[in-house]
Amino acid sequence: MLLKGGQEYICSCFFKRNIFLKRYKMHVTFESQDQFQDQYRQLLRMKGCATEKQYKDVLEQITSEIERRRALHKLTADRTQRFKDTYIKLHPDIWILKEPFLDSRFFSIVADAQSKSLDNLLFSILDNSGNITDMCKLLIEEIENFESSPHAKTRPNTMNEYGVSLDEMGLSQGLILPLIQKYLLPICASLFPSWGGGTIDSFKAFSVKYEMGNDLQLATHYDNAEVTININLGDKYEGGNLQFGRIFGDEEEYEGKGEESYTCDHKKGHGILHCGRRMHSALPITQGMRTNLVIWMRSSTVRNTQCPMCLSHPSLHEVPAEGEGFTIQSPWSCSCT
Ligand SMILES: O=C(O)CCC(=O)C(=O)O
Ligand SMILES: [Fe+2]
Repeated sequence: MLLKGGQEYICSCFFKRNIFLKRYKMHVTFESQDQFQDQYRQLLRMKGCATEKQYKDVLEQITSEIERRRALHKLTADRTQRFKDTYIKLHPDIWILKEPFLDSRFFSIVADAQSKSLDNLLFSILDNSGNITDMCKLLIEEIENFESSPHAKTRPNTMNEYGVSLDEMGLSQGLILPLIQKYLLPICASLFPSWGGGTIDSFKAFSVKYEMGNDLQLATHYDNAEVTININLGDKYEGGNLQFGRIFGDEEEYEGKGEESYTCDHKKGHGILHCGRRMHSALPITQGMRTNLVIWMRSSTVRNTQCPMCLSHPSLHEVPAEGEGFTIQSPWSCSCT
């Protein structure tokens, strides 16, 4: 969702890149049968895709994923409108952001970010900010209520099968958008100036959910975001820590340092802010249910020159809903000097 509205775009690489093969825990690119065979047949064999039947299943899975992606944006636009017309809110009070939803310690971080530079930590943790403490329970209830409402929902991405899109649900406009505009923008600008933190102009908000019998963990990945905030909504689970590693594509930062990683214990109501391109995963839960609210924040200034998924100049494709934060700059917006 663009903070100031307007036409949404995705990069055409969405139709061929970053296809997640859950069974083999890998992301693949599919351009043609020949390219796929050359690039992945051997690797897939090593990961246990031994028989022709298993390989055929992989190809079928990819074909249906590409078809799903081609139909996705129209479907999402229709669903968003339908939920707008029919969804009965469980807690109407939480749909518009109010200051009491946020922890007072969070305001001082925002004030610090506005007045001086925050320390640029490895990945900065709003530790003890305790924001949204009372809100956590209400938010989980609202998300569960939405989840159990009639009509199909769009999953936030191919890796998370048990979350919902807050944008489709209708919760983003009044709650997430002002949270970003009023509070998160100065923090992102202060902490991630070189990653587009100062020019965030769109976002995608969704929940993720892990429980015994369903998804337990999330494989290592980086986000389609310049800056991500991940807010823990509940504490009734064991395990499930977040693990962070290197910045994808930043070999210089990493040279000679080996595969360092940092595991982070996430407390209820706390937000962890990290560079979208930092590799991360959610470790398996061993008990209970873990629900988090994730906001992928994007900067068109950064991504209009390089798509973070294909690392090329984006090839823009107009969509009726939920773009990826690319924009077409108006010819009138340049300044003459
Ligand atoms: O489970 C989590 O907290 C991580 C979620 C995440 O990284 C994502 O959805 O991009
Ligand atoms: Fe992520």
